[in-house]
Amino acid sequence: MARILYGKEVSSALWERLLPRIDRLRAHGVAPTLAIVRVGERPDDLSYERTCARQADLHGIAVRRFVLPTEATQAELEAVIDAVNADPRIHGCLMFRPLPPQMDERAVCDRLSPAKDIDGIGSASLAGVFADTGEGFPPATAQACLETLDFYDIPVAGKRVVVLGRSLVIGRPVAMMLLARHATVTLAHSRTADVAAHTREADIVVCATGRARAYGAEYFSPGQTVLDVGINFDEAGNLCGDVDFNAVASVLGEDGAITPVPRGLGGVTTSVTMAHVVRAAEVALRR
Ligand SMILES: Nc1nc(=O)c2c([nH]1)NC[C@@H]1CN(c3ccc(C(=O)N[C@@H](CCC(=O)O)C(=O)O)cc3)C=[N+]21
Repeated sequence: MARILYGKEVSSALWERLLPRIDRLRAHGVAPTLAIVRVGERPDDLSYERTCARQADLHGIAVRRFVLPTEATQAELEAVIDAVNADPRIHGCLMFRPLPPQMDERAVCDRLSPAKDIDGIGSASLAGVFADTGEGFPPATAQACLETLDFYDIPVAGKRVVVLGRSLVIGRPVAMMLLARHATVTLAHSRTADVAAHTREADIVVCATGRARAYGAEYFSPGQTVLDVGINFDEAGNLCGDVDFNAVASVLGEDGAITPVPRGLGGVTTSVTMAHVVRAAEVALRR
């Protein structure tokens, strides 16, 4: 049985460093504030929103929700983004993706002020990740993967990493961030031939395809580290990852490690998001 990498311990360490900074902001009369923009009622969005609201409440970060119906128009969503941009009491904005198909997602993402783009959805933040300039904010989920590896002392430099999935929300940015940390990165996707031949040879596998329990024992080998980014709901409505946890945890063996879903990377993603809000509030205070 592999070591289980729970998110809670990673988050607690992040919060510990964050709390004095939140106190300092509050002492200056600033309540660090996150705007959550949601279109529709996707279950993965609602799961994230619940975790954000709970964590923010516990730690003195304010949350303001902006909710639109699934059939909202692009103009209506743009009006919400404009209001968020214009409000000096809002420091960061988390807009859930994907957006419904009638929206031009790139245009909406690029409309958000880069200073408030705490989930790295805009082109300016993505450019920072690709060029490794440290500008803007990296997507929280991608950073959560690195925070988790670092917390559990799992080395990245020189290691073979396979990332499953090439989305702009996670696959591509996490690949670039791992590359910046000197990993040898392979991006595998729906058109990759013999995915398992790639994953079985890796030291670290990041699963980010959004396919419920799609990756079973045949994809993995003993001693690997598996980061399961998937937030899926099975037919029974239970939250599950991209990995078939029980089968894979036993293949990985005692030298292997795996993040569970729930109680894995989701909580780390949330605390990274809050850390970005605090940083955005600090920058706003200095201006
Ligand atoms: N721009 C954007 N960035 C995202 O990072 C993003 C997104 N859009 N759209 C939705 C998905 C989904 N997602 C989750 C993150 C944490 C939990 C999480 O913490 N879940 C708890 C369970 C909490 C519950 O369901 O009650 C856990 O895994 O333990 C869930 C879902 C981020 N996403």
